[in-house]
Amino acid sequence: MIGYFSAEQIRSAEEATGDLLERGVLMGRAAHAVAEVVAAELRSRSGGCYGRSVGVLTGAGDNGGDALYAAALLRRRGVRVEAVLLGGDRTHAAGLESFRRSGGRVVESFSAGIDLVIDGIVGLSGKGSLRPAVAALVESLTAPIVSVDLPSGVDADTGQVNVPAVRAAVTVTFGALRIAHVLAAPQCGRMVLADIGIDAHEPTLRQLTDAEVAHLWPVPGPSDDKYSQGVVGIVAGSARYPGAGVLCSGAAVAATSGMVRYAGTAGPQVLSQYPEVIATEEPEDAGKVQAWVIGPGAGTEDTGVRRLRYVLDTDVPVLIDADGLTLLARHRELVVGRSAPTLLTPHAGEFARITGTELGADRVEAVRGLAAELGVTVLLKGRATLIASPDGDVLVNDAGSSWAATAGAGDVLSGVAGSLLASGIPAPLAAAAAARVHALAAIAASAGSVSKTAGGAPIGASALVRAVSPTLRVLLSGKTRDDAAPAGWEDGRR
Ligand SMILES: NC(=O)C1=CN([C@@H]2O[C@H](COP(=O)(O)OP(=O)(O)OC[C@H]3O[C@@H](n4cnc5c(N)ncnc54)[C@H](OP(=O)(O)O)[C@@H]3O)[C@@H](O)[C@H]2O)[C@@H](O)CC1
Ligand SMILES: Nc1ncnc2c1ncn2[C@@H]1O[C@H](COP(=O)(O)OP(=O)(O)O)[C@@H](O)[C@H]1O
Ligand SMILES: [K+]
Repeated sequence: MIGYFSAEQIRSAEEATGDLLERGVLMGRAAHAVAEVVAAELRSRSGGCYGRSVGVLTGAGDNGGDALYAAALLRRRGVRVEAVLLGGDRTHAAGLESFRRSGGRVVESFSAGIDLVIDGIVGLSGKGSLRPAVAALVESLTAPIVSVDLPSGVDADTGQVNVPAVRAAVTVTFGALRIAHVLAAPQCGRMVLADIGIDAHEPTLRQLTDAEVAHLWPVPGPSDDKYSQGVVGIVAGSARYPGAGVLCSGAAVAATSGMVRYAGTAGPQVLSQYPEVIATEEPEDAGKVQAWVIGPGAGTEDTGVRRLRYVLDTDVPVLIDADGLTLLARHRELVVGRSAPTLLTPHAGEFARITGTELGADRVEAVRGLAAELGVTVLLKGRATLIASPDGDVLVNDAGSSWAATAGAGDVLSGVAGSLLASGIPAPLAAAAAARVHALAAIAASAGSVSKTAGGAPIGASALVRAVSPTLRVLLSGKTRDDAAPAGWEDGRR
Protein backbone atom coordinates (compact mmCIF):
# COMPACT_ATOMS: atom_id res chain seq x y z
CA MET A 1 0.00 0.00 0.00
CA ILE A 2 1.08 3.56 -0.63
CA GLY A 3 -0.13 5.95 2.07
CA TYR A 4 -1.19 9.59 1.77
CA PHE A 5 -1.33 11.74 4.91
CA SER A 6 -3.09 14.90 6.08
CA ALA A 7 -1.12 18.04 6.98
CA GLU A 8 -1.94 17.43 10.63
CA GLN A 9 -0.58 13.89 10.48
CA ILE A 10 2.63 15.14 8.88
CA ARG A 11 3.04 17.86 11.49
CA SER A 12 2.56 15.31 14.30
CA ALA A 13 5.16 13.04 12.73
CA GLU A 14 7.57 15.98 12.51
CA GLU A 15 6.90 17.00 16.10
CA ALA A 16 7.51 13.45 17.27
CA THR A 17 11.14 13.83 16.18
CA GLY A 18 11.48 16.52 18.91
CA ASP A 19 15.09 17.49 18.91
CA LEU A 20 15.57 16.99 15.16
CA LEU A 21 12.77 19.44 14.39
CA GLU A 22 13.94 22.02 16.91
CA ARG A 23 17.55 21.97 15.77
CA GLY A 24 16.53 22.47 12.18
CA VAL A 25 17.92 19.07 11.17
CA LEU A 26 14.71 18.20 9.31
CA MET A 27 14.82 21.44 7.36
CA GLY A 28 18.46 20.85 6.50
CA ARG A 29 17.62 17.43 5.11
CA ALA A 30 14.62 18.81 3.23
CA ALA A 31 16.76 21.56 1.67
CA HIS A 32 19.40 19.05 0.70
CA ALA A 33 16.80 16.92 -1.10
CA VAL A 34 15.44 19.97 -2.96
CA ALA A 35 18.95 21.02 -4.03
CA GLU A 36 19.69 17.51 -5.32
CA VAL A 37 16.53 17.45 -7.41
CA VAL A 38 17.08 20.96 -8.80
CA ALA A 39 20.67 20.08 -9.71
CA ALA A 40 19.48 16.94 -11.52
CA GLU A 41 16.82 18.95 -13.38
CA LEU A 42 19.40 21.55 -14.43
CA ARG A 43 21.68 18.82 -15.70
CA SER A 44 18.95 17.12 -17.72
CA ARG A 45 17.31 20.33 -18.98
CA SER A 46 20.30 22.66 -19.48
CA GLY A 47 23.24 20.30 -19.60
CA GLY A 48 24.79 21.23 -16.25
CA CYS A 49 24.64 23.31 -13.07
CA TYR A 50 27.57 25.69 -13.29
CA GLY A 51 26.54 29.14 -14.53
CA ARG A 52 22.84 28.25 -14.76
CA SER A 53 20.36 30.55 -13.01
CA VAL A 54 17.65 29.60 -10.59
CA GLY A 55 14.96 31.90 -9.22
CA VAL A 56 13.54 31.30 -5.76
CA LEU A 57 10.06 32.34 -4.64
CA THR A 58 9.64 32.39 -0.87
CA GLY A 59 6.66 33.04 1.37
CA ALA A 60 6.45 33.77 5.07
CA GLY A 61 7.03 30.28 6.42
CA ASP A 62 9.28 27.25 6.60
CA ASN A 63 8.47 26.30 3.01
CA GLY A 64 10.43 29.40 2.02
CA GLY A 65 13.16 28.39 4.49
CA ASP A 66 13.60 25.06 2.70
CA ALA A 67 13.85 26.89 -0.63
CA LEU A 68 16.44 29.42 0.61
CA TYR A 69 18.70 26.79 2.17
CA ALA A 70 18.40 24.72 -1.03
CA ALA A 71 19.40 27.76 -3.09
CA ALA A 72 22.43 28.31 -0.84
CA LEU A 73 23.52 24.71 -1.49
CA LEU A 74 23.06 25.22 -5.24
CA ARG A 75 25.12 28.42 -5.13
CA ARG A 76 28.04 26.30 -3.90
CA ARG A 77 27.75 24.28 -7.11
CA GLY A 78 28.15 27.42 -9.17
CA VAL A 79 24.46 28.05 -9.80
CA ARG A 80 23.42 31.71 -9.93
CA VAL A 81 20.56 32.16 -7.48
CA GLU A 82 18.19 35.06 -6.94
CA ALA A 83 15.17 35.25 -4.65
CA VAL A 84 11.93 37.21 -4.60
CA LEU A 85 10.83 37.44 -0.96
CA LEU A 86 7.04 37.44 -1.07
CA GLY A 87 6.85 37.11 2.72
CA GLY A 88 8.71 40.43 3.22
CA ASP A 89 10.22 40.82 6.67
CA ARG A 90 8.62 37.54 7.80
CA THR A 91 10.95 35.60 5.52
CA HIS A 92 12.70 32.66 7.25
CA ALA A 93 15.59 34.55 8.87
CA ALA A 94 18.23 31.83 9.14
CA GLY A 95 17.46 30.56 5.64
CA LEU A 96 17.82 34.06 4.25
CA GLU A 97 21.12 34.59 6.03
CA SER A 98 22.48 31.34 4.63
CA PHE A 99 21.26 32.33 1.15
CA ARG A 100 22.90 35.76 1.36
CA ARG A 101 26.17 34.37 2.75
CA SER A 102 26.38 31.92 -0.16
CA GLY A 103 26.20 34.85 -2.61
CA GLY A 104 22.51 34.69 -3.43
CA ARG A 105 20.85 37.94 -4.50
CA VAL A 106 17.52 39.28 -3.28
CA VAL A 107 15.62 40.87 -6.19
CA GLU A 108 12.27 42.53 -6.89
CA SER A 109 11.67 40.39 -9.97
CA PHE A 110 13.60 37.65 -11.73
CA SER A 111 16.17 38.44 -14.40
CA ALA A 112 15.41 37.34 -17.94
CA GLY A 113 16.53 33.85 -18.92
CA ILE A 114 16.03 32.05 -15.61
CA ASP A 115 16.54 28.29 -16.16
CA LEU A 116 14.35 27.06 -13.35
CA VAL A 117 12.21 28.33 -10.46
CA ILE A 118 12.00 26.91 -6.93
CA ASP A 119 8.52 27.33 -5.48
CA GLY A 120 8.86 27.92 -1.74
CA ILE A 121 5.80 30.19 -1.47
CA VAL A 122 3.60 28.01 0.73
CA GLY A 123 3.59 24.39 1.75
CA LEU A 124 1.61 22.57 4.41
CA SER A 125 0.17 25.78 5.90
CA GLY A 126 -1.15 27.25 2.65
CA LYS A 127 -4.83 28.14 2.85
CA GLY A 128 -7.22 29.23 0.11
CA SER A 129 -6.30 31.10 -3.04
CA LEU A 130 -2.90 32.67 -3.41
CA ARG A 131 -2.86 36.34 -2.40
CA PRO A 132 -3.23 38.71 -5.42
CA ALA A 133 0.40 39.89 -5.63
CA VAL A 134 1.64 36.29 -5.36
CA ALA A 135 -0.97 35.10 -7.85
CA ALA A 136 0.13 37.64 -10.47
CA LEU A 137 3.73 36.52 -10.14
CA VAL A 138 2.82 32.81 -10.37
CA GLU A 139 0.80 33.47 -13.51
CA SER A 140 3.76 35.20 -15.15
CA LEU A 141 6.20 32.29 -14.67
CA THR A 142 7.37 30.49 -17.78
CA ALA A 143 10.43 28.54 -16.56
CA PRO A 144 10.00 24.96 -15.28
CA ILE A 145 9.15 24.88 -11.59
CA VAL A 146 10.35 22.61 -8.79
CA SER A 147 7.86 22.88 -5.94
CA VAL A 148 8.93 22.41 -2.37
CA ASP A 149 6.54 20.03 -0.61
CA LEU A 150 3.44 21.08 -2.59
CA PRO A 151 2.71 23.25 -5.60
CA SER A 152 1.66 26.55 -4.00
CA GLY A 153 -2.07 27.17 -4.40
CA VAL A 154 -2.94 23.48 -3.99
CA ASP A 155 -4.63 22.54 -0.70
CA ALA A 156 -2.61 19.88 1.12
CA ASP A 157 -5.64 18.03 2.49
CA THR A 158 -8.29 18.27 -0.21
CA GLY A 159 -6.06 18.57 -3.27
CA GLN A 160 -8.19 21.52 -4.35
CA VAL A 161 -6.37 23.40 -7.10
CA ASN A 162 -7.04 27.10 -6.60
CA VAL A 163 -6.77 29.52 -9.50
CA PRO A 164 -4.01 30.28 -10.06
CA ALA A 165 -1.83 27.57 -8.59
CA VAL A 166 1.72 26.57 -9.40
CA ARG A 167 1.92 23.75 -11.96
CA ALA A 168 5.13 21.99 -11.05
CA ALA A 169 7.42 19.98 -13.29
CA VAL A 170 8.65 18.23 -10.15
CA THR A 171 7.48 18.26 -6.55
CA VAL A 172 9.88 17.28 -3.78
CA THR A 173 8.25 16.22 -0.55
CA PHE A 174 9.52 14.93 2.74
CA GLY A 175 8.96 11.85 4.87
CA ALA A 176 5.55 10.83 3.55
CA LEU A 177 3.20 11.72 0.73
CA ARG A 178 0.44 14.28 1.36
CA ILE A 179 -3.19 13.78 0.25
CA ALA A 180 -2.78 16.48 -2.43
CA HIS A 181 -0.02 14.46 -4.06
CA VAL A 182 -2.60 11.96 -5.27
CA LEU A 183 -5.74 14.09 -5.53
CA ALA A 184 -3.92 16.83 -7.45
CA ALA A 185 -1.29 14.58 -9.06
CA PRO A 186 -1.29 16.34 -12.46
CA GLN A 187 -0.46 19.64 -10.72
CA CYS A 188 2.51 18.08 -8.90
CA GLY A 189 4.33 16.70 -11.95
CA ARG A 190 6.99 14.11 -11.15
CA MET A 191 6.97 13.32 -7.43
CA VAL A 192 10.10 12.82 -5.38
CA LEU A 193 9.73 11.56 -1.82
CA ALA A 194 12.81 12.28 0.28
CA ASP A 195 13.51 10.52 3.55
CA ILE A 196 14.17 13.13 6.25
CA GLY A 197 13.82 10.73 9.18
CA ILE A 198 10.18 11.09 10.10
CA ASP A 199 7.67 8.27 10.49
CA ALA A 200 3.99 8.74 9.70
CA HIS A 201 1.48 5.99 10.46
CA GLU A 202 -2.11 5.14 9.53
CA PRO A 203 -2.50 7.17 6.35
CA THR A 204 -5.75 8.96 5.57
CA LEU A 205 -5.78 7.53 2.03
CA ARG A 206 -4.24 4.32 0.76
CA GLN A 207 -3.51 3.17 -2.75
CA LEU A 208 -2.99 -0.43 -3.86
CA THR A 209 0.33 -1.13 -5.54
CA ASP A 210 0.33 -2.99 -8.85
CA ALA A 211 1.84 -5.98 -7.07
CA GLU A 212 -1.06 -5.98 -4.60
CA VAL A 213 -3.61 -5.75 -7.40
CA ALA A 214 -1.92 -8.65 -9.19
CA HIS A 215 -1.84 -10.66 -5.98
CA LEU A 216 -5.57 -10.34 -5.33
CA TRP A 217 -6.69 -10.78 -8.96
CA PRO A 218 -8.53 -14.09 -9.36
CA VAL A 219 -6.64 -16.71 -11.36
CA PRO A 220 -8.25 -20.13 -11.94
CA GLY A 221 -6.72 -23.05 -10.05
CA PRO A 222 -6.55 -26.73 -11.05
CA SER A 223 -9.91 -27.60 -9.50
CA ASP A 224 -11.77 -24.50 -10.72
CA ASP A 225 -14.60 -24.52 -13.22
CA LYS A 226 -16.74 -21.78 -14.73
CA TYR A 227 -19.02 -21.64 -11.67
CA SER A 228 -16.47 -21.90 -8.89
CA GLN A 229 -14.75 -18.67 -9.93
CA GLY A 230 -17.94 -16.65 -9.57
CA VAL A 231 -20.73 -15.83 -11.97
CA VAL A 232 -21.58 -12.18 -12.49
CA GLY A 233 -25.01 -11.02 -13.61
CA ILE A 234 -25.18 -7.83 -15.69
CA VAL A 235 -28.38 -5.78 -15.82
CA ALA A 236 -27.30 -3.09 -18.26
CA GLY A 237 -28.20 -1.69 -21.66
CA SER A 238 -31.60 -1.40 -23.23
CA ALA A 239 -33.16 -1.12 -26.67
CA ARG A 240 -32.27 2.60 -26.48
CA TYR A 241 -28.75 2.14 -25.08
CA PRO A 242 -27.59 -1.34 -26.11
CA GLY A 243 -23.94 -0.22 -26.06
CA ALA A 244 -23.81 0.01 -22.27
CA GLY A 245 -24.79 -3.66 -22.05
CA VAL A 246 -22.16 -4.62 -24.61
CA LEU A 247 -19.35 -2.64 -22.94
CA CYS A 248 -20.20 -3.76 -19.41
CA SER A 249 -20.56 -7.44 -20.39
CA GLY A 250 -17.41 -7.37 -22.51
CA ALA A 251 -15.40 -5.90 -19.64
CA ALA A 252 -16.74 -8.58 -17.28
CA VAL A 253 -15.83 -11.32 -19.77
CA ALA A 254 -12.29 -9.95 -20.06
CA ALA A 255 -11.66 -9.36 -16.37
CA THR A 256 -11.97 -12.87 -14.92
CA SER A 257 -12.47 -16.42 -16.15
CA GLY A 258 -15.82 -16.90 -14.39
CA MET A 259 -19.13 -16.83 -16.21
CA VAL A 260 -21.11 -13.78 -17.29
CA ARG A 261 -24.92 -13.74 -17.38
CA TYR A 262 -26.76 -10.88 -19.04
CA ALA A 263 -30.32 -9.79 -18.17
CA GLY A 264 -31.97 -7.09 -20.28
CA THR A 265 -33.26 -6.17 -23.70
CA ALA A 266 -29.86 -5.75 -25.37
CA GLY A 267 -29.20 -9.51 -25.34
CA PRO A 268 -28.87 -9.90 -29.12
CA GLN A 269 -26.30 -7.09 -29.35
CA VAL A 270 -24.35 -8.46 -26.39
CA LEU A 271 -24.33 -11.99 -27.82
CA SER A 272 -23.27 -10.83 -31.26
CA GLN A 273 -20.05 -9.49 -29.69
CA TYR A 274 -19.62 -11.92 -26.79
CA PRO A 275 -21.16 -15.31 -27.59
CA GLU A 276 -19.84 -16.71 -24.29
CA VAL A 277 -22.41 -14.62 -22.36
CA ILE A 278 -25.67 -16.34 -21.27
CA ALA A 279 -28.52 -13.90 -21.90
CA THR A 280 -32.08 -13.58 -20.59
CA GLU A 281 -34.44 -10.61 -20.47
CA GLU A 282 -35.12 -10.54 -16.73
CA PRO A 283 -32.74 -10.99 -13.80
CA GLU A 284 -35.29 -13.34 -12.21
CA ASP A 285 -34.74 -15.75 -15.13
CA ALA A 286 -30.97 -15.43 -15.27
CA GLY A 287 -30.03 -18.29 -12.94
CA LYS A 288 -27.65 -18.20 -10.02
CA VAL A 289 -25.03 -15.45 -9.77
CA GLN A 290 -22.49 -14.50 -7.10
CA ALA A 291 -22.79 -10.75 -7.79
CA TRP A 292 -24.96 -8.34 -9.76
CA VAL A 293 -24.07 -5.23 -11.70
CA ILE A 294 -27.10 -3.06 -12.36
CA GLY A 295 -27.62 0.26 -14.06
CA PRO A 296 -25.45 1.24 -17.06
CA GLY A 297 -27.84 2.29 -19.83
CA ALA A 298 -30.57 0.23 -18.17
CA GLY A 299 -33.23 2.98 -18.11
CA THR A 300 -34.99 4.72 -15.27
CA GLU A 301 -38.59 3.66 -15.86
CA ASP A 302 -40.70 1.38 -13.65
CA THR A 303 -39.18 -1.88 -14.89
CA GLY A 304 -35.83 -0.47 -13.78
CA VAL A 305 -37.09 0.03 -10.23
CA ARG A 306 -38.53 -3.48 -10.18
CA ARG A 307 -35.22 -4.97 -11.34
CA LEU A 308 -33.25 -2.88 -8.85
CA ARG A 309 -35.52 -4.05 -6.05
CA TYR A 310 -35.10 -7.65 -7.19
CA VAL A 311 -31.29 -7.66 -7.22
CA LEU A 312 -31.04 -5.74 -3.95
CA ASP A 313 -33.34 -8.32 -2.32
CA THR A 314 -30.79 -11.05 -3.06
CA ASP A 315 -28.01 -11.87 -0.63
CA VAL A 316 -25.14 -11.41 -3.10
CA PRO A 317 -22.98 -8.30 -3.63
CA VAL A 318 -24.56 -5.68 -5.90
CA LEU A 319 -22.80 -2.93 -7.85
CA ILE A 320 -25.11 -0.03 -8.76
CA ASP A 321 -24.07 2.41 -11.49
CA ALA A 322 -25.52 5.06 -13.83
CA ASP A 323 -29.32 4.74 -14.26
CA GLY A 324 -29.36 2.43 -11.24
CA LEU A 325 -27.98 5.34 -9.19
CA THR A 326 -30.61 7.72 -10.54
CA LEU A 327 -33.26 5.26 -9.34
CA LEU A 328 -31.48 4.78 -6.06
CA ALA A 329 -31.54 8.56 -5.44
CA ARG A 330 -35.35 8.22 -5.37
CA HIS A 331 -35.32 4.98 -3.33
CA ARG A 332 -32.40 5.20 -0.95
CA GLU A 333 -34.12 2.81 1.44
CA LEU A 334 -33.43 -0.04 -0.99
CA VAL A 335 -29.76 -0.33 -0.02
CA VAL A 336 -30.07 0.21 3.71
CA GLY A 337 -29.60 -2.90 5.86
CA ARG A 338 -28.61 -5.33 3.09
CA SER A 339 -26.84 -8.44 4.35
CA ALA A 340 -24.42 -8.54 1.38
CA PRO A 341 -22.10 -5.71 0.28
CA THR A 342 -23.40 -2.94 -1.97
CA LEU A 343 -21.03 -0.90 -4.14
CA LEU A 344 -22.16 2.42 -5.65
CA THR A 345 -20.03 3.84 -8.49
CA PRO A 346 -21.21 7.43 -9.09
CA HIS A 347 -19.51 10.17 -11.07
CA ALA A 348 -19.76 13.65 -9.54
CA GLY A 349 -23.20 14.33 -11.06
CA GLU A 350 -24.66 11.06 -9.86
CA PHE A 351 -23.08 11.61 -6.47
CA ALA A 352 -24.88 14.98 -6.20
CA ARG A 353 -28.14 13.32 -7.28
CA ILE A 354 -27.89 10.80 -4.43
CA THR A 355 -26.82 13.25 -1.71
CA GLY A 356 -28.90 16.21 -2.90
CA THR A 357 -25.90 18.56 -2.75
CA GLU A 358 -23.08 19.37 -5.16
CA LEU A 359 -19.70 17.88 -4.37
CA GLY A 360 -17.55 20.45 -2.58
CA ALA A 361 -13.77 20.74 -2.46
CA ASP A 362 -13.41 17.97 0.11
CA ARG A 363 -14.16 14.85 -1.94
CA VAL A 364 -12.67 12.56 0.71
CA GLU A 365 -15.07 13.73 3.40
CA ALA A 366 -18.00 13.64 0.97
CA VAL A 367 -17.43 10.07 -0.16
CA ARG A 368 -16.74 8.91 3.37
CA GLY A 369 -19.96 10.57 4.55
CA LEU A 370 -22.16 8.88 1.95
CA ALA A 371 -20.62 5.45 2.58
CA ALA A 372 -21.23 5.76 6.31
CA GLU A 373 -24.73 7.14 5.90
CA LEU A 374 -25.95 4.34 3.61
CA GLY A 375 -23.74 1.55 4.99
CA VAL A 376 -22.35 0.84 1.51
CA THR A 377 -19.04 1.11 -0.33
CA VAL A 378 -18.90 4.18 -2.57
CA LEU A 379 -16.53 4.58 -5.52
CA LEU A 380 -16.44 8.20 -6.67
CA LYS A 381 -15.13 8.46 -10.24
CA GLY A 382 -12.78 11.03 -11.70
CA ARG A 383 -9.10 11.44 -12.56
CA ALA A 384 -8.51 10.37 -8.98
CA THR A 385 -11.00 7.70 -7.98
CA LEU A 386 -11.91 7.49 -4.28
CA ILE A 387 -13.37 4.39 -2.65
CA ALA A 388 -14.88 4.69 0.83
CA SER A 389 -15.98 1.75 2.98
CA PRO A 390 -18.81 2.13 5.46
CA ASP A 391 -16.23 1.95 8.30
CA GLY A 392 -14.49 5.12 7.06
CA ASP A 393 -11.52 3.53 5.30
CA VAL A 394 -10.69 5.30 2.01
CA LEU A 395 -8.72 3.93 -0.93
CA VAL A 396 -7.59 6.06 -3.87
CA ASN A 397 -6.30 5.61 -7.39
CA ASP A 398 -4.86 8.35 -9.59
CA ALA A 399 -5.46 7.26 -13.18
CA GLY A 400 -2.07 8.53 -14.34
CA SER A 401 -3.72 9.82 -17.53
CA SER A 402 -7.09 11.24 -18.48
CA TRP A 403 -7.65 9.07 -21.56
CA ALA A 404 -10.49 7.26 -19.74
CA ALA A 405 -12.59 10.44 -19.76
CA THR A 406 -14.71 9.10 -22.62
CA ALA A 407 -18.32 7.96 -23.00
CA GLY A 408 -18.90 4.40 -21.86
CA ALA A 409 -15.72 4.15 -19.81
CA GLY A 410 -17.82 3.89 -16.66
CA ASP A 411 -19.70 0.89 -18.10
CA VAL A 412 -16.33 -0.81 -18.54
CA LEU A 413 -15.36 -0.10 -14.93
CA SER A 414 -18.65 -1.61 -13.71
CA GLY A 415 -18.09 -4.79 -15.66
CA VAL A 416 -14.56 -5.24 -14.34
CA ALA A 417 -15.52 -4.47 -10.72
CA GLY A 418 -18.62 -6.68 -10.93
CA SER A 419 -16.64 -9.70 -12.02
CA LEU A 420 -14.22 -9.16 -9.11
CA LEU A 421 -17.16 -8.95 -6.69
CA ALA A 422 -18.48 -12.25 -8.08
CA SER A 423 -15.13 -13.87 -7.40
CA GLY A 424 -15.55 -13.06 -3.71
CA ILE A 425 -13.17 -10.12 -3.31
CA PRO A 426 -14.41 -7.62 -0.67
CA ALA A 427 -16.15 -4.62 -2.24
CA PRO A 428 -13.53 -1.92 -1.43
CA LEU A 429 -10.65 -4.03 -2.77
CA ALA A 430 -12.65 -5.13 -5.82
CA ALA A 431 -13.43 -1.48 -6.55
CA ALA A 432 -9.84 -0.32 -6.06
CA ALA A 433 -8.35 -3.15 -8.14
CA ALA A 434 -10.87 -2.51 -10.91
CA ALA A 435 -10.09 1.23 -10.90
CA ARG A 436 -6.38 0.48 -11.15
CA VAL A 437 -6.70 -1.94 -14.05
CA HIS A 438 -9.18 0.38 -15.79
CA ALA A 439 -6.63 3.22 -15.55
CA LEU A 440 -3.75 1.06 -16.79
CA ALA A 441 -5.93 -0.24 -19.64
CA ALA A 442 -6.75 3.33 -20.67
CA ILE A 443 -3.04 4.20 -20.83
CA ALA A 444 -2.28 1.01 -22.77
CA ALA A 445 -5.19 1.49 -25.20
CA SER A 446 -4.20 5.07 -25.82
CA ALA A 447 -0.50 4.31 -26.29
CA GLY A 448 -1.35 1.35 -28.51
CA SER A 449 0.84 -0.91 -26.38
CA VAL A 450 0.96 -2.09 -22.78
CA SER A 451 4.69 -1.56 -22.65
CA LYS A 452 4.40 2.19 -23.26
CA THR A 453 3.44 4.43 -20.37
CA ALA A 454 3.16 7.79 -22.10
CA GLY A 455 1.97 9.44 -25.24
CA GLY A 456 -0.96 8.14 -27.17
CA ALA A 457 -4.14 9.14 -28.91
CA PRO A 458 -7.80 9.44 -27.89
CA ILE A 459 -9.64 6.18 -27.36
CA GLY A 460 -13.24 5.01 -27.17
CA ALA A 461 -14.61 2.69 -24.52
CA SER A 462 -14.50 -0.29 -26.92
CA ALA A 463 -10.72 0.10 -27.12
CA LEU A 464 -10.67 0.19 -23.35
CA VAL A 465 -12.46 -3.17 -23.16
CA ARG A 466 -10.00 -4.65 -25.65
CA ALA A 467 -7.08 -3.42 -23.52
CA VAL A 468 -8.26 -5.11 -20.31
CA SER A 469 -6.87 -8.54 -21.19
CA PRO A 470 -3.42 -7.36 -22.44
CA THR A 471 -3.15 -5.12 -19.37
CA LEU A 472 -3.89 -8.04 -17.04
CA ARG A 473 -1.40 -10.22 -18.91
CA VAL A 474 1.36 -7.76 -18.09
CA LEU A 475 0.10 -7.06 -14.56
CA LEU A 476 -0.16 -10.74 -13.66
CA SER A 477 3.29 -11.43 -15.04
CA GLY A 478 4.59 -8.92 -12.50
CA LYS A 479 6.29 -6.82 -15.13
CA THR A 480 4.60 -3.47 -14.43
CA ARG A 481 6.07 -0.91 -12.07
CA ASP A 482 5.85 -2.20 -8.54
CA ASP A 483 3.98 0.81 -7.28
CA ALA A 484 0.68 2.36 -8.15
CA ALA A 485 1.63 5.96 -7.60
CA PRO A 486 1.22 8.67 -10.23
CA ALA A 487 3.28 8.24 -13.37
CA GLY A 488 6.80 9.41 -12.73
CA TRP A 489 6.66 8.89 -8.98
CA GLU A 490 10.08 8.42 -7.54
CA ASP A 491 11.36 7.43 -4.15
CA GLY A 492 14.25 9.69 -3.16
CA ARG A 493 15.31 7.37 -0.34
CA ARG A 494 17.65 5.44 -2.60
N1 LIG B 1 7.97 21.35 10.40
C1 LIG B 1 9.04 20.67 9.95
O1 LIG B 1 9.71 19.96 10.64
C2 LIG B 1 9.43 20.76 8.58
C3 LIG B 1 8.75 21.58 7.69
N2 LIG B 1 9.17 21.72 6.48
C4 LIG B 1 8.62 22.73 5.60
O2 LIG B 1 7.80 23.63 6.29
C5 LIG B 1 6.60 23.84 5.54
C6 LIG B 1 5.50 24.31 6.41
O3 LIG B 1 5.91 25.53 6.90
P1 LIG B 1 4.96 26.53 7.69
O4 LIG B 1 4.07 25.77 8.60
O5 LIG B 1 5.84 27.54 8.30
O6 LIG B 1 4.05 27.16 6.60
P2 LIG B 1 4.14 27.48 5.02
O7 LIG B 1 3.44 26.37 4.30
O8 LIG B 1 5.52 27.79 4.64
O9 LIG B 1 3.21 28.77 4.91
C7 LIG B 1 3.71 29.96 5.43
C8 LIG B 1 2.77 31.10 5.42
O10 LIG B 1 2.18 31.32 4.18
C9 LIG B 1 1.09 32.20 4.36
N3 LIG B 1 0.00 31.80 3.52
C10 LIG B 1 -0.96 30.88 3.77
N4 LIG B 1 -1.80 30.76 2.75
C11 LIG B 1 -1.37 31.61 1.80
C12 LIG B 1 -1.84 31.93 0.53
N5 LIG B 1 -2.94 31.32 0.01
N6 LIG B 1 -1.19 32.87 -0.20
C13 LIG B 1 -0.08 33.46 0.29
N7 LIG B 1 0.41 33.18 1.53
C14 LIG B 1 -0.22 32.27 2.26
C15 LIG B 1 0.73 32.14 5.81
O11 LIG B 1 1.07 33.35 6.40
P3 LIG B 1 0.00 34.45 6.85
O12 LIG B 1 0.32 35.62 6.01
O13 LIG B 1 -1.38 33.90 6.59
O14 LIG B 1 0.28 34.65 8.29
C16 LIG B 1 1.60 30.99 6.33
O15 LIG B 1 2.01 31.20 7.65
C17 LIG B 1 6.37 22.51 4.88
O16 LIG B 1 5.50 22.61 3.78
C18 LIG B 1 7.79 22.13 4.50
O17 LIG B 1 8.14 22.76 3.27
C19 LIG B 1 10.41 21.06 6.06
O18 LIG B 1 11.42 21.95 6.36
C20 LIG B 1 10.61 19.76 6.76
C21 LIG B 1 10.61 19.95 8.20
N1 LIG C 1 -10.22 13.10 -16.20
C1 LIG C 1 -10.21 11.77 -16.04
N2 LIG C 1 -9.06 11.09 -15.98
C2 LIG C 1 -9.03 9.75 -15.86
N3 LIG C 1 -10.14 9.00 -15.76
C3 LIG C 1 -11.32 9.62 -15.81
C4 LIG C 1 -11.42 11.02 -15.95
N4 LIG C 1 -12.73 11.35 -15.98
C5 LIG C 1 -13.41 10.19 -15.85
N5 LIG C 1 -12.56 9.15 -15.74
C6 LIG C 1 -12.91 7.74 -15.57
O1 LIG C 1 -13.68 7.32 -16.70
C7 LIG C 1 -14.85 6.64 -16.28
C8 LIG C 1 -16.06 7.48 -16.68
O2 LIG C 1 -17.23 6.97 -16.13
P1 LIG C 1 -18.66 7.65 -16.35
O3 LIG C 1 -18.58 9.10 -16.04
O4 LIG C 1 -19.64 6.83 -15.60
O5 LIG C 1 -18.88 7.48 -17.91
P2 LIG C 1 -20.02 6.75 -18.74
O6 LIG C 1 -21.29 6.95 -17.98
O7 LIG C 1 -20.04 7.44 -20.08
O8 LIG C 1 -19.62 5.32 -18.84
C9 LIG C 1 -14.67 6.41 -14.80
O9 LIG C 1 -14.01 5.19 -14.57
C10 LIG C 1 -13.79 7.57 -14.36
O10 LIG C 1 -13.05 7.31 -13.20
K1 LIG D 1 5.51 25.18 -2.34
